[in-house]
Amino acid sequence: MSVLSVKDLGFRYTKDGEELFGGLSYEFTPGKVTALTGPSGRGKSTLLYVLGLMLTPSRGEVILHDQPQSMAADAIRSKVRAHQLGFVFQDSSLDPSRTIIDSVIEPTIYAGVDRQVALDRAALLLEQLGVAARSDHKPGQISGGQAQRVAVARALINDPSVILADEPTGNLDPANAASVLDIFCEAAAAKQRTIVIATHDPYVISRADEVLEL
Ligand SMILES: Nc1ncnc2c1ncn2[C@@H]1O[C@H](COP(=O)(O)OP(=O)(O)OP(=O)(O)O)[C@@H](O)[C@H]1O
Repeated sequence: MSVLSVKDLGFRYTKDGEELFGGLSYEFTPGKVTALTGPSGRGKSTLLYVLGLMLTPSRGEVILHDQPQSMAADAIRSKVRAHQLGFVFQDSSLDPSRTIIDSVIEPTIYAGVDRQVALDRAALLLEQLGVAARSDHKPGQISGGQAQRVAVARALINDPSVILADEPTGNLDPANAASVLDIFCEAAAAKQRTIVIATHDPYVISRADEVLEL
């Protein structure tokens, strides 16, 4: 069964603006990490937003678990986002006022998960990602590499079938970039998740199972 695919996809920011993706059709492979590459401005970040149902395509469809989603009502898209999609962005952009553990469990609120269940899940994930000791710290008190691992925990907390990541290694040194890639590869293989990483980083491209060039 297909987890994530796009059909005849195009997107314009404005009515008369340039069309991005030019009618892209592609099926992402479950259990694999796909690197989304291409020159700056080609629409890598925009495609992640369209795949993440945050932007509506001007033509074509995003299909998740065999269901066309792009034209679905806002409430349905929000529900699908909360339950099936996880996001990791460059700089991890964690809320500076929340503790690490509170940042990790925040997406569970939208998915209606019991707080104690969420806390237990978050503790396990932070343990697996090697940042459990930082649970009660604020983002300003941890390193960039640790923050990125926390962002990955946040993306995994609702056990999504798809993870969308935008330049997740952009600010990381080689050792931290390698550890984030290890986590993504394991997350893909362990549960047949579909992982899409928009990147310019040759290291990420070398670790990806598949490459989609825009
Ligand atoms: N909010 C917006 N409104 C209008 N145009 C936008 C907006 N965001 C991006 N664009 C334009 O859409 C195009 C694609 O941008 P996008 O950021 O998706 O490209 P990218 O491939 O991710 O680039 P980069 O590798 O530099 O991050 C660019 O021409 C950009 O200027």
